[in-house]
Amino acid sequence: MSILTIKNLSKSYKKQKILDDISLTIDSPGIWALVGPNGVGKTTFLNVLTNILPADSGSVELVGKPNRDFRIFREVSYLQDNTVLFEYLTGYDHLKYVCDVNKINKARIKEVADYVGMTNYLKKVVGNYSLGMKQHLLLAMAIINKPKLLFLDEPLNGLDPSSAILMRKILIELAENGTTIILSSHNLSEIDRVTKQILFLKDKKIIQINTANYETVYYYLALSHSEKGKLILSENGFLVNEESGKLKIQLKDRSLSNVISILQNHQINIYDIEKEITGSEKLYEELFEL
Ligand SMILES: Nc1ncnc2c1ncn2[C@@H]1O[C@H](COP(=O)(O)OP(=O)(O)OP(=O)(O)O)[C@@H](O)[C@H]1O
Repeated sequence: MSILTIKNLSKSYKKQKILDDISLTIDSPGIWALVGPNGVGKTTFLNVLTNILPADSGSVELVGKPNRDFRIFREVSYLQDNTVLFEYLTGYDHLKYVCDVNKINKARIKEVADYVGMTNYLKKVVGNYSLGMKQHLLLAMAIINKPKLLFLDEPLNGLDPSSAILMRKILIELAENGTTIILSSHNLSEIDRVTKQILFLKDKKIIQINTANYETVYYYLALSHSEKGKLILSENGFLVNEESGKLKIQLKDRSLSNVISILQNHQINIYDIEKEITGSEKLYEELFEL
């Protein structure tokens, strides 16, 4: 069974066409990032897929059922922006409501609150929540039903680094346990950390690309003698830049152990090594002609 099947989907606001005859099938668990510039139509796309907005033409099936069938929300979730929350209700009230509507055992409330790290403020009213706390609640509401298919619109908005790390861990864990995730985000480095599968929205169409062929590996090194290290590595043919007091090195056909031994031979100590893999940013630049 396919998890998501889109056939000839189109959507306009009055005369402005946003989605034009899009067809797409996704039939395995994993994370797909939905990427495109501001105003290109990502939220519209997610709203049409979940039938919050009616399509002009075409069809969408989620977990094997037409998206018009409200029962799909027992197996499908959509994390929208925080305007869907009620300021005068508590986090608990919101989660209880989702449980009631979808016939979920209330024992899941405590379980999911612990999982997303919101137990301390579960009983507080949402009006007193920070932006990040609201994101935690939205995530809890979205995963309380253990969805097979999960749509997330900008879930990283307002999250501090530790919450963003937790969000990443949760998404990866869900995908590993069989959930298909469609994640709209502008944060390309965060995307590169969770997936290589990207759905670019461009010119009203979806372009599906695997970023693996566009990957570049960088290492950030904190050294005892940064200037000297930069000079020596450049002389040895490495591409080296300085960023925030660290050396940023791009490795092509040479290994990190090569770099380490060159530095050690010149009595330069390495205090810290951090790895970064980028893929989607390069693709984004090419696709959107930056
Ligand atoms: N209800 C609406 N009525 C008319 N036009 C709308 C409506 N909602 C969105 N639009 C327009 O449709 C286009 C796509 O908007 P949408 O919010 O889907 O883009 P987006 O890619 O999610 O943007 P962002 O990255 O800024 O969140 C924009 O030009 C927007 O102004």
